[in-house]
Amino acid sequence: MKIAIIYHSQGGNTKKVAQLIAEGAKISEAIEVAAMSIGRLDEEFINEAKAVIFGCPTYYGTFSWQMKKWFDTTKIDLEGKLGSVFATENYLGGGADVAELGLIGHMLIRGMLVYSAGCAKAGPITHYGAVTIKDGDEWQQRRARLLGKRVAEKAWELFAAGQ
Ligand SMILES: Cc1cc2nc3c(=O)[nH]c(=O)nc-3n(C[C@H](O)[C@H](O)[C@H](O)COP(=O)(O)O)c2cc1C
Repeated sequence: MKIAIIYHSQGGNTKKVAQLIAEGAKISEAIEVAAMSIGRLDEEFINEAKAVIFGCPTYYGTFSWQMKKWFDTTKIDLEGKLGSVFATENYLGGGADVAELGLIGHMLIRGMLVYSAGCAKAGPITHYGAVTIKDGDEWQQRRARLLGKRVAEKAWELFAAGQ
């Protein structure tokens, strides 16, 4: 089963977090994870992926315009895929939650199934998704890995278990 992580990153923070999420999502040999920037997408991999996790920096309190442009213009079919989100910001309260909700809106419109585990599992809570200040302190990075793991477990349960 394939899991794609699609991110926009100008300065490298979001790319680093994408890699942490990828580490967390690699829960077994049967799962292939690829993190890719919106400028260098492997469309075949995304088409085959059962889950897609999106991430970007917070710009002016919401998700980056580059990510918005990507969602507004992509022809990639995301329907029925499990989706989740992460966002980076410079300051606590800088708008990463709003950025994530904006991404989630696009994902719903594309017909994705949105999941983060939220507070349904024993802590730490993954809430709307993973948030880090820049590329995160140790705790934030742990949460990012955990989001990847939780999404991979849910995707396996939905799409692969028992097949
Ligand atoms: C145009 C612009 C607007 C930004 N606006 C915010 C903001 O509103 N809140 C915030 O906390 N950080 C803001 N930042 C900081 C970035 O969200 C943060 O540094 C992020 O981790 C950058 O990700 P990257 O290194 O992957 O590009 C802004 C950065 C830029 C370039």
